[in-house]
Amino acid sequence: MITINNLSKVYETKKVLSIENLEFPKGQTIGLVGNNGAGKTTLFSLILDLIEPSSGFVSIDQEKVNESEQWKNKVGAFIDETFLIGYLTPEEYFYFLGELRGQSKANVDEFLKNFTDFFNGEILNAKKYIRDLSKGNMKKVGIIGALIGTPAIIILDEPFANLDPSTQIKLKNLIRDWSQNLDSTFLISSHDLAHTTEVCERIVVINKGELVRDIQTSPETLRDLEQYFSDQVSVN
Ligand SMILES: Nc1ncnc2c1ncn2[C@@H]1O[C@H](COP(=O)(O)OP(=O)(O)OP(=O)(O)O)[C@@H](O)[C@H]1O
Repeated sequence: MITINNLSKVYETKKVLSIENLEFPKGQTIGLVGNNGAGKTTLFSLILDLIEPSSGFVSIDQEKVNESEQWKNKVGAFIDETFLIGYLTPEEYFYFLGELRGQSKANVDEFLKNFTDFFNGEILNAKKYIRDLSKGNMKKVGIIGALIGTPAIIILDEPFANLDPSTQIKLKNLIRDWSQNLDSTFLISSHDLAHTTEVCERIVVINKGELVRDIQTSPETLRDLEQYFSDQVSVN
């Protein structure tokens, strides 16, 4: 379980995130939505201890993320290309992550067989460095890298962006499959309301750094969110 407690982040004098209390229980699939600059990546970066909070804390299974390292074994994440290592091939990168997460090369090879279809013949044995892959293929490497070792919590920042429509569908199936069969917790940010409401059982909306909606997904959610965001157009 991820717990957020009186968390804020201030840059210079600007408060870009302020969330009093928020919990993401084990096994939930949560979609984080909000306009550009709302604070989604900031929240992920705080959860992953990539930046220091200005106040408050994040804990994962009661461990404060900025005070221990244990939680790192439970979390796989892909936020952006800085998570990749450009001068490695995808295979080398996957083995590297496997080693960090206690997986042998053979384990990783076996695991990667599940994603032959997802990779669409362009990632493995392509004899290319990650830096030479297309944006979409880099994203595929990052997403699958986050899954190596089957972490309990998977955090993906805008995973659908840059993916072709077929891969977006494969990714939705993958998320559904992992959350149902492996009880994985997914925390996903996206600007695509349709994809998000389709795969996430809970939607959290952030606006200007503040939590404005926290809803269980229902058949009305997509329409409600579209209404919410079109209302924002008239507010701004
Ligand atoms: N290092 C930084 N210094 C100053 N301001 C920052 C820094 N990093 C982020 N911000 C600001 O924090 C706010 C939230 O940014 P964040 O990237 O979290 O938004 P987001 O919801 O992920 O946006 P997007 O949908 O555009 O990716 C923005 O106003 C951004 O300019």
